[in-house]
Amino acid sequence: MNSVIQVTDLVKTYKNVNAVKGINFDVKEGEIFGFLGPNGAGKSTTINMICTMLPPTSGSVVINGYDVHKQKDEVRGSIGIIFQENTLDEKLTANENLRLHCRFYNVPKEKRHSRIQEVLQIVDLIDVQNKRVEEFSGGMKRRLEIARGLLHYPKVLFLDEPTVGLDPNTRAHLWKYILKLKEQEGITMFLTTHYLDEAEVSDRIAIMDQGEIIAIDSPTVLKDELGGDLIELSTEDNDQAIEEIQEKVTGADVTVSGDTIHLKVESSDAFISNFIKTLDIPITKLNIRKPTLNDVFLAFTGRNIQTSEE
Ligand SMILES: Nc1ncnc2c1ncn2[C@@H]1O[C@H](COP(=O)(O)OP(=O)(O)OP(=O)(O)O)[C@@H](O)[C@H]1O
Repeated sequence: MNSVIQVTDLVKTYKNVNAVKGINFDVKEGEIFGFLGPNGAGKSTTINMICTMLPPTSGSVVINGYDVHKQKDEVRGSIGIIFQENTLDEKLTANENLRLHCRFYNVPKEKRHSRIQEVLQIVDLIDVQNKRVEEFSGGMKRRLEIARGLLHYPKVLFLDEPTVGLDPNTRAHLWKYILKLKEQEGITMFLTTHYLDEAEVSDRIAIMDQGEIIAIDSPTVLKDELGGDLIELSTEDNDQAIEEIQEKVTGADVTVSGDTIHLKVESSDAFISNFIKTLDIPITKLNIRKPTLNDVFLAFTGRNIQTSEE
């Protein structure tokens, strides 16, 4: 598969903050590429450099064969950006907002009407196109922003926290449209999110922390690399339980957080029945699960992505 974005040795240093410390990655044509990391990891700085909005301190970014530093206009013409903030004109109708954008992007006059109807169709807003945006729900506004981002047929769509602030139902609905776009239009998506379930949708994920990319692969591979199952348990006396585990149990990595003992094992099926028989201390809580992306982040950084996000 061809690369649509190539990032090489990209660095951004603000006065005394090394926000992005020489990162390298490729985004392949047609994939959903997720960018995941806690606040301050350097995600926005990276995206802003990729989208030509911020000059890098050093390094290069090439999108669709265009250099973001030397060929800004060509890059801008081949990408669509959906920002976190609502940037629609609320006093205008949906159709008027799209017309305005067509003018900004120099969509030829004779093509404007059909393009607008086409993108409204994709996000199911045809019937409300003559309503003012101020009457729209949060989800409808996001859909309209996506439609607007598609007007000039971008090769790559940047979605910065596309569902932030939306209720779970609307989030799920919006995702339906995003996935439809990938299927029908083959558009490459570059996504930042701090919702782990959304990051799971990505074909590949880059996990960023403190200005560096610490892992990059498909969600499945990242989780599989952690291996096996995770067992979480509490007992009537955790100190004694840990002593017993260390004495009698093999084949498990043991860590403790709060009142929970975590065991990482190759296969819980083979492990659990023997384990329960071995332990003398009564177990008060037991949970077995597969690794999540948060576990991946924890394994790389020693921190929870969710708690460092909040
Ligand atoms: N204009 C600026 N001047 C100085 N430091 C900055 C500037 N913008 C960002 N930083 C710093 O650079 C680092 C990376 O910030 P950035 O906004 O890229 O992170 P992020 O991963 O996008 O976080 P968030 O999820 O909160 O948007 C942080 O330490 C931040 O404080």
